[in-house]
Amino acid sequence: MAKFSGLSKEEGHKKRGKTGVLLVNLGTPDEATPSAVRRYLAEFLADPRVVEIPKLVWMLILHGIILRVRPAKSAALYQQVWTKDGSPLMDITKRQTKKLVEHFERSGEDASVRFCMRYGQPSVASTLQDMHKEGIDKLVVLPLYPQYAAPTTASAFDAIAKELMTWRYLPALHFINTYHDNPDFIDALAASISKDFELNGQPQKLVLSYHGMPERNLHLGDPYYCFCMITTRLLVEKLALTEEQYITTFQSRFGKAKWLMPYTDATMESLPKDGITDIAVVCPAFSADCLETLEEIAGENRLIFEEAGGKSFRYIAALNDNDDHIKMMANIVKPHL
Ligand SMILES: C=CC1=C(C)c2cc3[nH]c(cc4nc(cc5[nH]c(cc1n2)c(C)c5CCC(=O)O)C(CCC(=O)O)=C4C)c(C)c3C=C
Ligand SMILES: [Fe+2]
Ligand SMILES: [Fe+2]
Repeated sequence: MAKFSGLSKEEGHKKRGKTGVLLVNLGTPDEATPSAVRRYLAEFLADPRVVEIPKLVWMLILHGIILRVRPAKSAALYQQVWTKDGSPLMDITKRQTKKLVEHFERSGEDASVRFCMRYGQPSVASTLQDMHKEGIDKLVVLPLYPQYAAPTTASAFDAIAKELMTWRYLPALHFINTYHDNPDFIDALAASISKDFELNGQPQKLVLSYHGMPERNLHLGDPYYCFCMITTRLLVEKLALTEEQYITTFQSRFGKAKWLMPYTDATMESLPKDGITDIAVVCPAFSADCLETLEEIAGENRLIFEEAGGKSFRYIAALNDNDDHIKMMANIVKPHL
């Protein structure tokens, strides 16, 4: 058997000349059950990009404690957001892909667009193998994480590199590593926030809640925190908000270490005490609504805020399959086709 995979001489020569566009998101359990969540978390949390502590120690904690306790708790949370179409993250990513395909068909762009998930299905490896069979010789990868972070963006790259290491004929590769300051991204987010303000009135404060990360990663050189701050600055400039009218926070803390601050949940408790009882929350690190936005923000954090005396809490949806989000994706990818 050959060491590296490739098309036959006839097939390969005939089919080449195609460009592939690959959207990558995080992944989600196949079902909202403890066993499916366990499978998902076992793959996700074993990734050294996600948890950076010595492997042996971490494997003992992960398999000895976390994977025994967390799957049942997380599955109960997933059940709260699960729809007839399954996990919101999966459903929305499928819709985004379909719309991007249609967008390229309309604009006459000849590209084969697919999506894959870093953890779970459809896997990075199987999706790339399908593209390989199609004969792509150019590959544009768009990880759907607006702000570069090693646990997300670099991890997607690792999985792509691992698969490509088995190919004989490598495609030209363009990997989009961040779009936190892309004008189309900022415009799309600002439009969605403005629409909420026009419909429901301007809240006392806009909370921009980003997914968190251990603070240590920032000190080790991960630019994620700075990129989140840049997204916030560009957005609030566009919305003409004063410093009192917004706050940046970090959610989804995992484990005991110090994560990026201020924490979203602690902020929800303190805002009403400071007289802020009317807020809107937006999550600019999420390209699609998922457990972390629908349950943690629109569910859990809403409750924390209301129990602390908050009167009005609005969650502003992620950009999901909004037309201007799809146009943004197309514009990011187009120069590389
Ligand atoms: C353990 C450390 C984690 C780091 C670091 C981390 C970074 C990070 N994550 C996202 C986006 C998503 N995370 C999601 C879920 C999720 N994240 C972690 C842990 C870390 N994330 C866990 C354990 C989970 C699973 C849910 C749970 O059991 O609590 C999701 C949603 C997935 C879904 O199915 O809906 C997204 C999206 C970013 C952008 C990020 C960047 C620093
Ligand atoms: Fe996460
Ligand atoms: Fe969470």
